Amino acid sequence: MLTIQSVSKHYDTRCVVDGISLQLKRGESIGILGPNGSGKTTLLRMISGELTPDQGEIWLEEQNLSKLKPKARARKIAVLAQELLGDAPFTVREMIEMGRYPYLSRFETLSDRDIDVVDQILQQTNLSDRGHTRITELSGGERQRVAIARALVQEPEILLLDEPTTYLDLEAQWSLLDICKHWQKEKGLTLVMVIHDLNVASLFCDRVLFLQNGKCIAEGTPKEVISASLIEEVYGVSTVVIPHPETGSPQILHQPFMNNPRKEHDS
Ligand SMILES: Nc1ncnc2c1ncn2[C@@H]1O[C@H](COP(=O)(O)OP(=O)(O)OP(=O)(O)O)[C@@H](O)[C@H]1O
Repeated sequence: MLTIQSVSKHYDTRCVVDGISLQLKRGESIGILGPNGSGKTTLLRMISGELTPDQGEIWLEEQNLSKLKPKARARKIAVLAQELLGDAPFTVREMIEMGRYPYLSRFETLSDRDIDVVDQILQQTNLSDRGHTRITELSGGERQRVAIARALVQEPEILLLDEPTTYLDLEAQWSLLDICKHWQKEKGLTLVMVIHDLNVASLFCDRVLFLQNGKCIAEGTPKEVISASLIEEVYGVSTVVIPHPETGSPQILHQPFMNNPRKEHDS
């Protein structure tokens, strides 16, 4: 459904995303992984249409993403980012209702169907009793739930998530990922997630893509790709990788500090 063809992005003369190609199928989840500064967010921002590639193209089915108008794009692609909530004192319900704007023409108000969608999503994200609370009064975990509700109310085909679990406690992390998984399975939502936690990525994502210096250096299922040698190559850290006892997905254990000298100490 989404085809990324050899996209590159430069800042000044520096190439930060370098010839990435990727095909995304409906209803799959893909994790974009790699060290700080490797180009993950830049790639995600090109997929969202926020940034235009300097080279290469992104196709959403038969349509070139760069030719889609913002409203049409927002009916297909939603972005989960807490920053998008801003600091204005809107209530939770008002903020989520704004996610329906791609379905409204100018001066049109919400239809019964729009209100139904908002109500359902408030319920699914456990926010029904917070509808009248101002978003400025919420905790980080609650704000993240509002951000996911606001993204899902767009009824997108693709949801882009940039480090969605950062700053969340374990329960909040898994409830957010659970909501995403539910939509992936029930509605065929395609998920593209930038994430640093390799263990979560391995359990959650159908496929992972590792970036290093803007280039794709490995891509495939977590079982195919995640290994101690790859982690050593990408992050310069020595780890032990073991299969998860229930799913067999690779899980990473860190070496005790004494056994894990940083790479430059090796030479
Ligand atoms: N607007 C910008 N102007 C100049 N350079 C930028 C800009 N945005 C990003 N960069 C640079 O591009 C490179 C890739 O940045 P990007 O944010 O895509 O990396 P990332 O892999 O998401 O990093 P992190 O894991 O730290 O969030 C970095 O070196 C960054 O400094």
